[in-house]
Amino acid sequence: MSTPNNLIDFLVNQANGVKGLADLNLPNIPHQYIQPIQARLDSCKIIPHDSEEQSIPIIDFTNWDDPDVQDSIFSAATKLGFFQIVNHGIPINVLDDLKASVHKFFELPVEEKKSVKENSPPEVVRLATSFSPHAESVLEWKDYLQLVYTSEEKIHAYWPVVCKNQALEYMKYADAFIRKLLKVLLKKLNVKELDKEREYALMGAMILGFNYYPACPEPELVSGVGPHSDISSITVLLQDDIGGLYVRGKDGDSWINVPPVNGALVINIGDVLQIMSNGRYKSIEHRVVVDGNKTRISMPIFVNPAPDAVIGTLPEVLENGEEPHYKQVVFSDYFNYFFSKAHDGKKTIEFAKI
Ligand SMILES: O=C(O)CCC(=O)C(=O)O
Ligand SMILES: [Fe+2]
Repeated sequence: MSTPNNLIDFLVNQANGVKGLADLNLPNIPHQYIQPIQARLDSCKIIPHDSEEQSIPIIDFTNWDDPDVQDSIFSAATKLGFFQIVNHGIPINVLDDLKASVHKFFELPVEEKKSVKENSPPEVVRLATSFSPHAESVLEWKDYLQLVYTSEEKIHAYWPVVCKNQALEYMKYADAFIRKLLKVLLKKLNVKELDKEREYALMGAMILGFNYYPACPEPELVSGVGPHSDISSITVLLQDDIGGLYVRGKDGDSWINVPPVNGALVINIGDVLQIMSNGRYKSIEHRVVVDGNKTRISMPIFVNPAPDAVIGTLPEVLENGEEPHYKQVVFSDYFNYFFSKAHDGKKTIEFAKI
């Protein structure tokens, strides 16, 4: 077997994705995936796991309205912008069923995935590979499915049957957890409640992503996801036990691993909450390294504003007379800008800076 002649056609139009490419068992990756040396993760830049100052905190959410728990969430959101939550209230079997259904989806025959790709309205279901293959100079070693958490009617009509019930069950539990977490984060910004208007601007359009990173014959040459910050208000991510997610360290030149913790959810602050909090909460860059032997999956919920919501710094944050660092932007403009280019670290937020 050799690399398909028209790689983009094979990956995108024929819906084989990088899973289809990995299944060819090529000894080397196509040159389109080879990252320039400066874009690869140098292992000497990885912070050791035992570093206390620079590790991702694990927070028990059982007593989520306890001030100490809320203080630790606030502290994590203002420092690394990343933390893990245990005892979030979502049963372990719901998480396990979701993971199994993600593998089932990507293992479907290619004709079925092609049909999902061609017959789904993009505002409900989107199957893609890499990140924005037409805008990137180097491809990312990842396939992904995005399920928009919209009306039950559209969900039942369009979410793929192999994963529909599992994804919906997960989202129902996750929705309740996300409201609690947003309440805590807002309270610390002097916002008393998550009223309808705030709900629209913080979680008006949630997207459940399925990320699929097949085992790669030359993992050190590729990127699963390049350095970027999320454009969401928050992202709630379930990862499997393979590992590969890294967060940029305080010095700007090191990377901190987010170790898999069984049953935990990884939370990170996205650009929208950085903007709303006028920079108190940090939307930190992160990236994904792929494995040489095993397929890794991860399932982010991008807790996004509604497309027409106007995002800006919250008046409650500016009560002390502080100047806003960001202008008001319509979320769909921010979203379209993000997807119009390759992953580019923290540059997206410049779009909203004053
Ligand atoms: O796979 C992961 O662990 C993270 C993926 C990610 O950063 C993203 O989808 O935005
Ligand atoms: Fe991300």
